[in-house]
Amino acid sequence: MSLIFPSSSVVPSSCLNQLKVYSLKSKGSASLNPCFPLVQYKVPWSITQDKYPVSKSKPHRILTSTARDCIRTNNQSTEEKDVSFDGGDQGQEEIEREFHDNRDASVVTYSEWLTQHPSALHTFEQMMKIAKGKQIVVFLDYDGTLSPIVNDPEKAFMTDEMRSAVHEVAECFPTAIVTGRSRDKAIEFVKLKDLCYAGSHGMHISIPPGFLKKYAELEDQTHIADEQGFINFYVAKKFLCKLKKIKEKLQEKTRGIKGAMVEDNKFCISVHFRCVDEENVENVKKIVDSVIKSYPSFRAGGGKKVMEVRPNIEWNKGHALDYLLKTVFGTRNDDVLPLYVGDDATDEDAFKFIKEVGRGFPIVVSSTPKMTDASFSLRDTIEVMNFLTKLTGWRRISSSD
Ligand SMILES: O=P(O)(O)OC[C@H]1O[C@H](O[C@H]2O[C@H](CO)[C@@H](O)[C@H](O)[C@H]2O)[C@H](O)[C@@H](O)[C@@H]1O
Repeated sequence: MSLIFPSSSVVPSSCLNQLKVYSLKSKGSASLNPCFPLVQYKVPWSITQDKYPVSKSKPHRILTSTARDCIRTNNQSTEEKDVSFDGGDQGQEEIEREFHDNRDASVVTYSEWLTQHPSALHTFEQMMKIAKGKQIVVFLDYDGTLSPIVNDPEKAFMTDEMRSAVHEVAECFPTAIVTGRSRDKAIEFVKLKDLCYAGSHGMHISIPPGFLKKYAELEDQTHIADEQGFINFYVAKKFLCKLKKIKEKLQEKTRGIKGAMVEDNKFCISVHFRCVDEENVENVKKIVDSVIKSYPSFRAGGGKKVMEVRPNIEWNKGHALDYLLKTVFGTRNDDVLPLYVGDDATDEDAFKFIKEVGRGFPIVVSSTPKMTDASFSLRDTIEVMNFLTKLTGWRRISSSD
């Protein structure tokens, strides 16, 4: 039996922990037949049914996919069986470690991947050649980009060095933080007022009034700043009431699961399972699925050891970039180059947007090969900081030319 993975199902390997196979008809070994070559990273995988191995191959191709919704067998049936990749609840780090331990001639190594997604530090000069005489607009994701991933989301602090690098960037370029966190939480962590914030995956956009004078050509200048000093744009206010109910249900149902944590991001809710025992991770996911079943106007998506519930509207980080460029940073000008740095699945929407615009610099933060729409890469938050510092240095030199 072969499993067909439609190309639309391909997402970064960070989603592996959600991998589930639908409609496995028999227990025989499944020969995987990926129809999208880019998903083929050779790493160990196995399929299990009711915890018993159905097929195991080490090393073999691992298929990166949001398989929950879209992996189908040939007959396109969607009936779900209790079958999952053994990567299912395996830690991302673990998978990545195995990935590195299983290199052979056909393994996509980090250095091979780098040829497709060159380091933004190493290609800096070429990038800046393109940018010369143009206006770079900087968009920065928060978790995993400005602050390292840690177990406790409340403690994902950025360093003072990073803060000062971001501050300097914001002095040189129009800058926005684009994050899944609530706008307020993002401000609390970043502690900078001279930039825009797009919180809740872009559903709450805050602009310092100074920006409107500096960059925008908004017809409507009558907006009033909030208590934090920002002018706000909301796209999902009408969902707040239901989100509150969903949050309460999620809190109540996950209360008994050690390590599970529900985070209120105002226009979306994160259910964290980074600290949940492996055998309970599936329960957390099932709880999220069962709660949103009663709320068809909401959907759940995945990130790094997190399930995120959000309104089922067509709005993502890419739309936030579009909005900011149109209303604040003046995208009507072809000389505006969006530069986006991010590490997670939701950042892919921003990368896609930049690709569609056809100009700019989508930069993924990753220390391992992964599927991405980004054109450039940085290894980790340290490299992000070095890149930002380089960027401001370049700007200062080039404007004194
Ligand atoms: O868009 P982002 O700024 O990248 O936010 C995405 C989610 O990031 C946070 O969760 C992630 O970071 C945590 C702290 O390092 C980590 O514990 C968690 O496992 C990660 O998924 C944040 O807590 C979520 O609410 C954001 O949606």
